[in-house]
Amino acid sequence: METEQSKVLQVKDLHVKVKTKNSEMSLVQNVNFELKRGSVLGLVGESGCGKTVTSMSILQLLNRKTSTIEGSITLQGRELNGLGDKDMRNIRGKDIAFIMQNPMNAFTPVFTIGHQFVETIRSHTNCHKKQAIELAIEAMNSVNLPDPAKLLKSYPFQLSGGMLQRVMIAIAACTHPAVIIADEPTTALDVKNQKTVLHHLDAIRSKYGSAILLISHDLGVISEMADDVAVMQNGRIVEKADVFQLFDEPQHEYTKKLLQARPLLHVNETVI
Ligand SMILES: Nc1ncnc2c1ncn2[C@@H]1O[C@H](COP(=O)(O)OP(=O)(O)OP(=O)(O)O)[C@@H](O)[C@H]1O
Repeated sequence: METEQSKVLQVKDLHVKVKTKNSEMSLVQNVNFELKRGSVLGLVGESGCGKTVTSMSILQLLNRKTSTIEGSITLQGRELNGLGDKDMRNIRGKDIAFIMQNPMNAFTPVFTIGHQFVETIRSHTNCHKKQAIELAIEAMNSVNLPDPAKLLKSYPFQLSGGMLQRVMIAIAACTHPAVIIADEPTTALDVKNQKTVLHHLDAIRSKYGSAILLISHDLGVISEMADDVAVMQNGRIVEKADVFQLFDEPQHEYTKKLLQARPLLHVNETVI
């Protein structure tokens, strides 16, 4: 049965505007959705429809001087919209993990992976440095990263995109976040790394009950991972349904077009 506790994150009447020279422009309007414990909501829509603006609003990472966020974003009952930077810094990384498309941007180039990993663990837990290193090595092992002790001494540029993506997931695994926002987590990866990353994300979901907001324009990834799907067009959610219903019986014209546009591999085509 669905209870209030099972709704980990609720977004109500989200409206995001950005200030232009002489007026304001709406980027996202009337967006409503919720994430349930241990489940995956896929957010799909073509480039520029407002998926990233939505996730940045949840994380309160939009520039406060140039944008306004109206509506309510509650994480386990706590209102995030308008929360101060210090409180949000505590929430980001611990309660909400963010896995982004270009993992290189998530790391500071001048610090080793180990320094950044251990600092993140220590800032959100009571671990000593030695315990944090042990936790980091264990988490890196669990996402099949080879020779974690050596990787901890490496700098971000020395790792591939797929490896950095897995380091981000390992960090998320250490903090047991209530919510993971994964914004195009596999777009920059080859097929093998895509599968690995999705597998590990799914493992965190099932082990810790994290709710995942999975943003992707890859409908194959969405159909494999999501329980429910929200379709966005021009800053609005035009259709929301469980994954089977959405793929089998799309209601909105835009959803139908999106589904028709996806590349299909016919069974009698030979894959070399
Ligand atoms: N800071 C900003 N100032 C002005 N416009 C912005 C700003 N950030 C985003 N936009 C605009 O808001 C719209 C939504 O952008 P957003 O990045 O959320 O799209 P998206 O759906 O995530 O696209 P993609 O799949 O390409 O990442 C776009 O038209 C974008 O140009």
